[in-house]
Amino acid sequence: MAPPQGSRAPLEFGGPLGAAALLLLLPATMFHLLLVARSGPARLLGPPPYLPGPEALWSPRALLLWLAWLGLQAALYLLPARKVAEGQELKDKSRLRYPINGFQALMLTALLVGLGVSAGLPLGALPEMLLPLAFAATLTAFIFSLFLYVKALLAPASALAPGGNSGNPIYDFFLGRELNPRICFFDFKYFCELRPGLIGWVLINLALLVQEAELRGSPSLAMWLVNGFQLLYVGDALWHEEAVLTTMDIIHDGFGFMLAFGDLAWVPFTYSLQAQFLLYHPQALGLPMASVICLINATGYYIFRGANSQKNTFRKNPSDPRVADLETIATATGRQLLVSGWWGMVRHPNYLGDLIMALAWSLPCGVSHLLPYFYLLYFTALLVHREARDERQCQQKYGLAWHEYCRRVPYRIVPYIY
Ligand SMILES: NC(=O)C1=CN([C@@H]2O[C@H](COP(=O)(O)OP(=O)(O)OC[C@H]3O[C@@H](n4cnc5c(N)ncnc54)[C@H](OP(=O)(O)O)[C@@H]3O)[C@@H](O)[C@H]2O)C=CC1
Ligand SMILES: CC(C)CCC[C@@H](C)[C@H]1CC=C2C3=C(CC[C@@]21C)[C@@]1(C)CC[C@H](O)C[C@@H]1CC3
Repeated sequence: MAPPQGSRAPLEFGGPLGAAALLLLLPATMFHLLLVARSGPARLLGPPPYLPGPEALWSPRALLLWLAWLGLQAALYLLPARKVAEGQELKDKSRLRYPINGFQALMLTALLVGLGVSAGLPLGALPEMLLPLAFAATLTAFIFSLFLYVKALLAPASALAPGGNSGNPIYDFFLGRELNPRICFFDFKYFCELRPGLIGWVLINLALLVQEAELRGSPSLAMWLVNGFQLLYVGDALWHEEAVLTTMDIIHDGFGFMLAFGDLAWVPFTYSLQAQFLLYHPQALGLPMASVICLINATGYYIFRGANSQKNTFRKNPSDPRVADLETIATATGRQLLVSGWWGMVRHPNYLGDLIMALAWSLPCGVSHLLPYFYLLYFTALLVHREARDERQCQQKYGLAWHEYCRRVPYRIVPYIY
């Protein structure tokens, strides 16, 4: 059994108490949102319209459907990949290998769903099952996190994450103990981060669009926009799948309840909130307003993609002609930091673009309700917290060079504001 490691790592998320609260609060918030989205007043801050009984949550059919979905995505993960990428160097100097076939999984899923629908699969019935499906996903996330916790007890010390090994079982269960839990080539964290949740999210959106068409004759312009924008976001993430290998989730955080629940339940069932809201609260959207919203989404995407691609290109090859002219700061690690281009504007230009897109996803839902803006509010909090965590890690990694970067680029996410 591996000894607890990283017991001196600073505790995050409010320590064991914070972790215990989040263990309950996150699923409760998700169910609250699901219930409120389908209620008439759709009040984000009010009490839930009713408390669902066990019969509304528990459905063996929904559980089977959910497990079949996980099985399908796992099978697609195991198909031959166009590329196998190497991850960052680990503590023991080794590098793990990851299949790059997420976009292929999205395309094959679309093909299978298309075939299923033409053979009579009632996709429009899916929105009626969201509550029991979310319950099945939550249950799976709890059981899976328990499995991950026990699996980490058998892992060598070198396989443990820097945080998540405090010795407090609740905290460690929440944060995750093992960095890259795997069985052979199957990497659980990498699989969950991009496949079942993200692809599930756009499938739920599509089912909501289909049900709206069945109810009202055709999908609304607002529903088309939300579906289109979010499909672009998910397609982009899977097309640039390799970039996820350098995120803090993969290289720093353990795999525990936070990410398992986040990836498997939170993403598909709360990120589809705008489309859920639109099904029950149709919004009239004129072409001029729709054009403005498209422009906002395009601006956000331009910044998001430009910033992410610039950094990824630079990290892969600093002499690449697309980034070779950019100004940089040398660091003691041998790596450089960009101080011009997107990364000279603010220290997290990609977060800025992501937040602008989040606004564009809510605007088609009008301004009569706060509920569709939940994603924007939650995401702002998530990115501010994430930026602070990344800042701490960069300070540790780059020391004085990071201070110099902060002096040269004083704003974190929004120029002249934050
Ligand atoms: N929709 C959602 O729920 C979420 C979306 N996201 C999105 O995912 C994407 C990835 O985000 P995330 O993993 O948080 O972080 P980033 O992609 O912003 O990566 C941060 C890392 O970039 C490197 N870096 C920072 N500054 C510079 C610089 N000036 N020059 C070169 N490298 C630099 C550092 O790592 P190093 O030096 O080691 O390379 C740092 O640790 C973002 O676009 C974000 O918006 C993230 C979380 C949730
Ligand atoms: C449940 C908690 C409140 C927190 C859960 C956080 C997770 C939902 C997110 C942590 C990092 C994520 C990333 C993405 C999706 C959300 C989670 C899993 C992306 C895959 C989204 C698309 C981007 O292009 C890349 C992102 C990487 C990080």
